[in-house]
Amino acid sequence: MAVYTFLGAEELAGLIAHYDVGELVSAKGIAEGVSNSNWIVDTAKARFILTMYERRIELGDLPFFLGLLDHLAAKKCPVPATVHDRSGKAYRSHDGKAVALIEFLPGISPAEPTPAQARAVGAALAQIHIAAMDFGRQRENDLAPEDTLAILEKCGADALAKIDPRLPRVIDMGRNITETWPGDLPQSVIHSDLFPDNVLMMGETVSGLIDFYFACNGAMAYDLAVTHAAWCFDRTGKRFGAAIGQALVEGYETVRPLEGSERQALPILAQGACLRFVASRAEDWLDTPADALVTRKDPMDFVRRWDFYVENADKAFA
Ligand SMILES: Nc1ncnc2c1ncn2[C@@H]1O[C@H](COP(=O)(O)OP(=O)(O)O)[C@@H](O)[C@H]1O
Ligand SMILES: N[C@@H](CCOP(=O)(O)O)C(=O)O
Repeated sequence: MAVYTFLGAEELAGLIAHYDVGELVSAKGIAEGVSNSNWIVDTAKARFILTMYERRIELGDLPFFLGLLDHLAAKKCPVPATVHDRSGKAYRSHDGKAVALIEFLPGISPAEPTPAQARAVGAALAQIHIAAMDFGRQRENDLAPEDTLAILEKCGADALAKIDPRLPRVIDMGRNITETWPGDLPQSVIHSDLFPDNVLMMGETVSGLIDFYFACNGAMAYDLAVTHAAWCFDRTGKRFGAAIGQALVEGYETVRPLEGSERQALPILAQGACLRFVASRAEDWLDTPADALVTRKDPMDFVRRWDFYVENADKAFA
């Protein structure tokens, strides 16, 4: 579930009246997502997404996230633009929480992506990397390998073992990664979380890249590695789809060819991506009561991917 806050009809209508989008016609909470509350809002003029920022997001980062959407949308990337209120603000405060109105994009997130879809996503990812190069704002990656290793160390081996007895060994695996992490790869603003559920597609065309709330400055090849880890396996990480991986990287290179150093770094970057998602999932798992209304994501899904990248560095990016 992802509606943490109840907003009554009159309250919603009052909120929407701050925008020049026509009168509120209907609003429906969206079940998908975990971090924010989202509603689909229809007005007399168009359809929008209303987002209320609930957890994880620092208010000070909103100008970066929402400004990035506007920057990329202006450059014709498939991302939703932010709707500014009548006074020009990208977000407002409502009852102590930040809210933003965002363009609604059509499409559905593929549950079992095809190589053709992966190719299109690779190309769209390269498109945003190039378009974001002259985005003026900066945001540091607070989930870099040393940060995510620190998350696992803070969880501690005993707590990790309670999630799954095979989990504590990732602490040592994470240390290996921080020691060998490549530091000088080409940079831009990166999405950092481009899972299939953050991509809207109409057939084989990308109609929307959404959920930029982990975006930051970083190595573009790392973003490609995150997307590879997110797209090229079945959900549990047990089965690797080589054709999807190949199509993803090929699609990326139709727009932005990789440098030799980036290509060479992909296997270790993919392991770093696994470290990042194992850590955030383990932390969330331990923080979320088993009976909470949010489905906990299993860190082991990314331990399996991680093992795959360690054992198949040659096959994973062939
Ligand atoms: N701009 C958009 N256009 C259409 N649907 C959207 C848009 N933004 C979000 N959604 C829908 O809302 C859901 C949750 O949004 P998301 O930003 O991923 O939330 P969370 O950050 O909580 O994971 C998405 O899965 C998608 O169905
Ligand atoms: N994609 C991450 C979790 C981030 O959640 P999101 O709903 O904000 O995309 C994972 O699968 O661990």
